[in-house]
Amino acid sequence: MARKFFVGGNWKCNGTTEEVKKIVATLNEAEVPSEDVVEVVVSPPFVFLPVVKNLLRPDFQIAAQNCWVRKGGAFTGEVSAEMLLNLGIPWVILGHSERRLILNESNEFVGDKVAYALSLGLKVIACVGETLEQRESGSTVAVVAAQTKAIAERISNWSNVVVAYEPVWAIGTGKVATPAQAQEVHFELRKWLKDNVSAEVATSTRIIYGGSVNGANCKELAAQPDVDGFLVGGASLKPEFIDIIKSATVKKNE
Ligand SMILES: O=C(CO)COP(=O)(O)O
Repeated sequence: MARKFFVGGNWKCNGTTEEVKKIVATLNEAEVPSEDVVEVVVSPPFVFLPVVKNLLRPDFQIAAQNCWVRKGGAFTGEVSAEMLLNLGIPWVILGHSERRLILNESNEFVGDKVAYALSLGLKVIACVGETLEQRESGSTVAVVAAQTKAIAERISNWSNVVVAYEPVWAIGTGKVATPAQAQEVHFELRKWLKDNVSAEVATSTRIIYGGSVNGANCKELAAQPDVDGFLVGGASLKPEFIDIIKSATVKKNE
């Protein structure tokens, strides 16, 4: 079965209620390819999840940007997977590099989070990616493989997982990976899944790209055979997010 194109919008730590309502209004008015062609998931900060859920068109879905690693309880400042389910939020982004690097989330901790969220029925956008230093030292594939391995060791069912390859050097820098660079790592990740999980999981799991994706560069990236969509940061706050959603048709016309 073909992998359905996936476009996620990671709003990160941005927005006021007014701004969020404006973004949602723009999305709600947009004419985009049907749900059969593209899965669209937007990820507002926790505090805006209810307002976005109330206002967002029903063919778009919502993701939280993180959740606690196990069952909720005495963990001040955390938001549990149970709470996301209670709010009717189907998706969660886990292991974003901003959390791995700034908040010191280890591969094992991210793996535990992915396993716990999946066990409750949440769908997970699991992020992997190398720093500039790691790329320059030639360890890109080893780094993303280790990040993926820590997840693979803890889960047995990949059907609710989307892997987001987000090279750290391309995030928020305007320095997008070239289509060839993205394709190369996506190919290696898929090969890793084939060799270490199964051929079926490798064929069916979506691997999306993130890092300075915008309305101008999305089509060329989308045309790469192993690029199954995007996780968009900055541009997901702007109307050009709609152009990125529309790049799904590049696949359909193949
Ligand atoms: O981190 C990202 C998405 O999760 C990418 O961010 P930018 O699109 O702003 O580079």
